[in-house]
Amino acid sequence: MTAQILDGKATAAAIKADLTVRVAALKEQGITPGLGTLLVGDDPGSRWYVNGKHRDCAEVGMGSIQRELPDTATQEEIEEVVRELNANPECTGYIVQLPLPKGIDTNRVLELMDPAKDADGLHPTNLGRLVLNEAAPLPCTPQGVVTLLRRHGVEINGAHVVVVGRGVTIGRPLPLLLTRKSENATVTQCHTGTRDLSAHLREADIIVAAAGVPHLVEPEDVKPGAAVLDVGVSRDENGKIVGDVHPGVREVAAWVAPNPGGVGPMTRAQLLVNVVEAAERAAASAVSAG
Ligand SMILES: Nc1nc(=O)c2c([nH]1)NC[C@@H]1CN(c3ccc(C(=O)N[C@@H](CCC(=O)O)C(=O)O)cc3)C=[N+]21
Repeated sequence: MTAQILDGKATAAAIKADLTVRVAALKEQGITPGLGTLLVGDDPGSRWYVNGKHRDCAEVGMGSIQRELPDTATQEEIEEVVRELNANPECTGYIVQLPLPKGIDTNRVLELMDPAKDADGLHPTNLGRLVLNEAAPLPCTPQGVVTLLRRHGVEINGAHVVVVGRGVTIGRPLPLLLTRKSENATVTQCHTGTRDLSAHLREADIIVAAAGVPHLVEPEDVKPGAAVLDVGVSRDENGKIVGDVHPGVREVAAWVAPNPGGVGPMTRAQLLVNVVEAAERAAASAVSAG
């Protein structure tokens, strides 16, 4: 038996179709959600990603605001653009594309962002709200994982999820999402300090591999019938994406989120969701204050 595909491309398209309707409704109330991006330097991968964001915005009817600085930009110049985006009424949410050039204090830049405009859900205030179960923009890739599972009917409630990785964008926030009462999973977090990774993986109903180690998860690590989501991005000598999950896993698992075509498109869709939801929150509070 070959695993069924957790199809991130199709799911992201369905989310964007839903957002198109919500954006149109906001526009009727006189609000046009607009996504801003700040790209520092000219890394081709980062540029490709940022351009994709602006295409997504056009697709759902959102505005988009593009800011760029050379890789020689100073801390002060970057912070100046952040202040401008905070004040810009056309920009209702934005991201600072990471990584920033060497020598820049990234956390200082991110803390300067208006948390109400944080499209990534990674501002310290919003990560705090997640811990406190308060409404906030959610970290895009972790919430993309949850949505991808839900939309394919994979049972999260009561499942044992093994998350491999402890990075700030995925590994650290994902267990916070999965252990909310609304998801109700039991989570084991593994990382480079884990003694017997295979033993943990073999217990998992759901594996989320976000370590950035090519083919870290092998077929013999996977319980038959498990769901395996590949979030790792490494590149081979030809620049082709190599995920954290060995292709042979497809013969053991019941569900596989491939890479590309799995969680990546969900990350982009969630970015749009965050901007639209922030605009909807602002609209609702304007009505109740009105
Ligand atoms: N502030 C900030 N927020 C981010 O969310 C952020 C960031 N910085 N820096 C870089 C990473 C990377 N990232 C990706 C998202 C989607 C795809 C994606 O849609 N990938 C497609 C195509 C991949 C390909 O063919 O190259 C797929 O997986 O199918 C890829 C990469 C977001 N990041």
